[in-house]
Amino acid sequence: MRATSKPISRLDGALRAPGDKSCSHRALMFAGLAEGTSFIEGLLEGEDVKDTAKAMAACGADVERISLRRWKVTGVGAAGLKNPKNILDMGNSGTGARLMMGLVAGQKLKATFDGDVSLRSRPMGRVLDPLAEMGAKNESNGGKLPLTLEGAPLSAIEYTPPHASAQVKSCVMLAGLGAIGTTIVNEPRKTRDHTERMLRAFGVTVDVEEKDGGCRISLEGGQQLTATNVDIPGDPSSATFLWAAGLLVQEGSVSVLNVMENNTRDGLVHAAKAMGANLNVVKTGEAGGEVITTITSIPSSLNAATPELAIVPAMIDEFPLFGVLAAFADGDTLVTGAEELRVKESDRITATVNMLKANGVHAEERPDGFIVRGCGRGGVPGGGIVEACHDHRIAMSALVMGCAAKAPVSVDNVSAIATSYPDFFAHMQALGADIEQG
Ligand SMILES: O=C(O)C1=C[C@@H](OP(=O)(O)O)[C@@H](O)[C@H](O)C1
Ligand SMILES: C=C(OP(=O)(O)O)C(=O)O
Repeated sequence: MRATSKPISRLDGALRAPGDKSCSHRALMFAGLAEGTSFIEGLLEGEDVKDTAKAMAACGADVERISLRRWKVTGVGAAGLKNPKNILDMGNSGTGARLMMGLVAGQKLKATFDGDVSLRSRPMGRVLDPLAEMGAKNESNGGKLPLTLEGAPLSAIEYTPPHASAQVKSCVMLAGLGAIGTTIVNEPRKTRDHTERMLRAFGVTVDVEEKDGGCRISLEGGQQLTATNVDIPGDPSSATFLWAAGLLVQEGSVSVLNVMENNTRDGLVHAAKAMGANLNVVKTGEAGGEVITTITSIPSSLNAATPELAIVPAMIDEFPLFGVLAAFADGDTLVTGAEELRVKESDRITATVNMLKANGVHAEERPDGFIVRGCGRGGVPGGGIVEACHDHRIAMSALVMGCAAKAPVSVDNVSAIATSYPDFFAHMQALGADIEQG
């Protein structure tokens, strides 16, 4: 379905961020593996997470939705997960697919994985290679889905992922849970650490040594998870769309409540502040072992500023939206060190540049990033139709751009937004955005 976002002068209001997608996947997987019953509060009920819930149920966990965002999971414990009878369809989700592969290998299962046209185009060799080194077998379509993975008694490895990727790290750690010996992952640049934190909440000992912006994670095989209740904190990536829209319009104030503060996820807050964004972050409590904040944005004039290489992993999902902020800034912005964007739900370097160009903004691709010539506050022409390319973040970024451009911005197909932020339209409309679907 198509959607169009029309220019508006003000956005106002305070909204609660939806549950974090990364934490929601992990909560379902770890609860499904654990001994006992876990209650999960605030689960993100997006399509990606629902696909993980189905996959865990297919592997023997008892997964039940009790009420809105409240789920009960009774794990398999010592009995272990079982081979799924049918193909595990992971939909649009790289996280769901790659983390489930770690579980399947570590639990010595045999399973076939598939996904939608976007997921079928994404590289799986990055997880199949370390899993093969540990002893798992696979047959794949040239390193892509559909593929069949077969676990075996695994041996622990010490692994340095060639890409900064929390999915690869997590996959190796989850396989390591079922391996003989101590699995070690060395990360030259630290990526999101939700697996480390949440495994500890389920009673697993995970050692982390941080050094020079990177870290070394070690985990002994054979540890059992024990059920625990999990409170999912709000998603900082989803929250960015609301507060960024609040920065770009002329008037008002937007507050996003319940936003997880984690230094592996807050790159865009730093990048926007470096551009002169009037953003106020206030700590309000804790949930699921994470600090919770309220982020308030006030309309701001932005100046172009290149994000430092060190913060790229902490804003890896935010580059399409960062491209929109750069379009409204004064001056040219260069993004480098972000080659991972090429293998997300779409090639996000090409898709971001095309989104901007379709709306009259000068932008160019670089192998590992892009350049945007800023139009200044209120200067983005708009008027274009953006191809979402099965990518929720491209679709949402384009609709945020439409709120503050000179002419409406349309998106050809917004169905992917339901994978990560099913309440996006309701939330934007509650703030005063003029977005029409259909
Ligand atoms: O582990 C996770 O939950 C995620 C890791 C990141 O992917 P990569 O590991 O491919 O960088 C991120 O882009 C994705 O949205 C969620
Ligand atoms: C890259 C993303 O997700 P995934 O890799 O799980 O599909 C994302 O949500 O931006």
